[in-house]
Amino acid sequence: MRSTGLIEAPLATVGAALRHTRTAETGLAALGIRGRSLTSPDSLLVPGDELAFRLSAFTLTTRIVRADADGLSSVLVAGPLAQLRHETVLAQVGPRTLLTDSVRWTSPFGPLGRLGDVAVGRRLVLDVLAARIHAVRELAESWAARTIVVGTAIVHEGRLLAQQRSYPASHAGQWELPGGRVEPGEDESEAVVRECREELDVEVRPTGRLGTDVPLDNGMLLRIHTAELKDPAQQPAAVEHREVRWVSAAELPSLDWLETDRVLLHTLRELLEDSRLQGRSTTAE
Ligand SMILES: Nc1nc2c([nH]c(=O)n2[C@H]2C[C@H](O)[C@@H](COP(=O)(O)OP(=O)(O)OP(=O)(O)O)O2)c(=O)[nH]1
Repeated sequence: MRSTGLIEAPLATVGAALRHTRTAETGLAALGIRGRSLTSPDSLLVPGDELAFRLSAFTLTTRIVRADADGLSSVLVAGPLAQLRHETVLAQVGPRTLLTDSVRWTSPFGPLGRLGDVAVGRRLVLDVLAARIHAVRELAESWAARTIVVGTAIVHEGRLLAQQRSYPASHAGQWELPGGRVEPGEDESEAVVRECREELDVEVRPTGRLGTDVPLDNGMLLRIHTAELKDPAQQPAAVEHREVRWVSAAELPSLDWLETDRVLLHTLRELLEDSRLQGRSTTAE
């Protein structure tokens, strides 16, 4: 079963709204369905996170299997169905984002269950998808005008450049990506280049976008770009930070990342794995 909706926000922002636990927890309340994230509340879902949905006596538990820039997928873990797979795919259409939901499920009751699917299940699924798109739209459109903080993923020889904050005291010692606020009159790529020059004393070439946005507590939106060193032999320096380090995929989870960046780790790991598979880095040859 399919359902679509057009949202007035960039793809990365819609991706963040789709991943936000608030969408699952409150989005279906009008239908009498109580959603609950079984992992950290009020944050972005990552693969492996589980959600429980209660409707009268039934509880259905699903697990996120994919949460990246162009969509979210989940599968059934437990509940009154034999199988369930829900896939949401996002596509940028000019300044808007097209969201396409597809849900496939198998009833455990054979032909009788299939009759029930037609009579009750399909109507309910359509209502659920409409309510969810409404919740995603509200959240994404409310974030769309936020100030953007760019984070930069620079990969060289299968390692990602991370930097360790030296201030404020509450975040000193924690790791983040190079970057910062986009200044008035600047576009995001220009901010990437300027921030890398200021923070690392290197020249970079922006190469694209990565993952979903991450809403920050300070009212801004973190958006990740990829970039390559113009001169791969040039060593980035810790100009304002305590330390900069090239980190492998295996080392990623062991660093004490800012809480906001933790929800990006699976995306950063994939970026590193892809760069290794392709046998090349995102640095210039
Ligand atoms: N650069 C960067 N900032 C991040 C990341 N994750 C994250 O939550 N942030 C937050 C920290 C800051 O509140 C904000 C960055 O904005 P900023 O660069 O203007 O602020 P700042 O506190 O680092 O520096 P400043 O204003 O003193 O120059 O985004 C990240 O990976 N990279």
